[in-house]
Amino acid sequence: MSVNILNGKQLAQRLRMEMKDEVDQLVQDGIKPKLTVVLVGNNPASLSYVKGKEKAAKEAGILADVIRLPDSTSEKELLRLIQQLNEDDTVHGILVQLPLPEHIREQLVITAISPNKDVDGFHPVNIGKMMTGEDTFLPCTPYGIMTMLDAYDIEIEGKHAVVIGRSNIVGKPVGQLLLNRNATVTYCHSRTKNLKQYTEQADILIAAIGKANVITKDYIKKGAVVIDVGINRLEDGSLTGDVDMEGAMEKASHITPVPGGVGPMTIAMLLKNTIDAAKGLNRVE
Ligand SMILES: Nc1nc(=O)c2c([nH]1)NC[C@@H]1CN(c3ccc(C(=O)N[C@@H](CCC(=O)O)C(=O)O)cc3)C=[N+]21
Repeated sequence: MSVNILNGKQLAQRLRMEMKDEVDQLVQDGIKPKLTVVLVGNNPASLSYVKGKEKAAKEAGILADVIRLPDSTSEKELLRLIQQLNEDDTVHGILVQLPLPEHIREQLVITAISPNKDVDGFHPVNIGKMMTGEDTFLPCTPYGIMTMLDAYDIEIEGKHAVVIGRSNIVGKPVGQLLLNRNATVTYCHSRTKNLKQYTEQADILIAAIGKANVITKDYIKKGAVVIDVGINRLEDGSLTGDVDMEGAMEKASHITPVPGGVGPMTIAMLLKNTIDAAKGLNRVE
């Protein structure tokens, strides 16, 4: 049987069109969804991601305001800006682009964002709600992965999901969401010994490592669903995932491409969270 390519780009495009109708309805009701993105410094990858978010938001009829601050911005100044945005009723979603410069404590900044406007789903309150399985803003990449699995009718319950990577923004939350859906979840990471012995048992393999093409076909069980979260830029400027796609296609039943897989879904889910925030969903306090 041949492999199915999970087309995140196409699915994200469809979702954005559906969201546009929802936004038009909200606007008729007098609510214009607005996302404010805060970008500190000029990390070239961040600049390019933020452009993508801005464009996608505008296409869906969502206001996207990008506040660009210099590298020299102090932690205090950033916290003050977040406080202002928290109090600004025209702003429904706040996203502080990561990574932040080293002199700023990321966790402090994330926690300063109102959980009601935390469209990244990174605030401890929202992480807690995710863990207990309540409705809340889910982190966009894990949410995008789950949406893609569902859109392609991939069964999760009872499957062995192996997550490689334990970042707060991808690895940890995607494992939790899979667990919430009754998968058996194994986490692997940079200190895991004999990675292959775990990955070759995976019905669903999530690669969120950040190293180009390290997951070769020997790591993959025949018939596995392979989700490649890696976005690695090669010297020639091209993008590639953590999975050696060509080899993996010989073993996998389903696989996400890079680009055009998880990345576009991440942005679509950011827009979904922003619309939900504008509707007043997931509020606490
Ligand atoms: N507070 C915060 N929230 C984030 O969600 C966040 C962040 N910080 N920091 C950086 C990462 C990375 N990220 C991506 C989103 C979309 C693509 C994406 O659309 N990728 C395209 C290719 C884009 C290209 O060509 O460069 C694709 O995979 O097809 C990539 C990366 C969000 N992040």
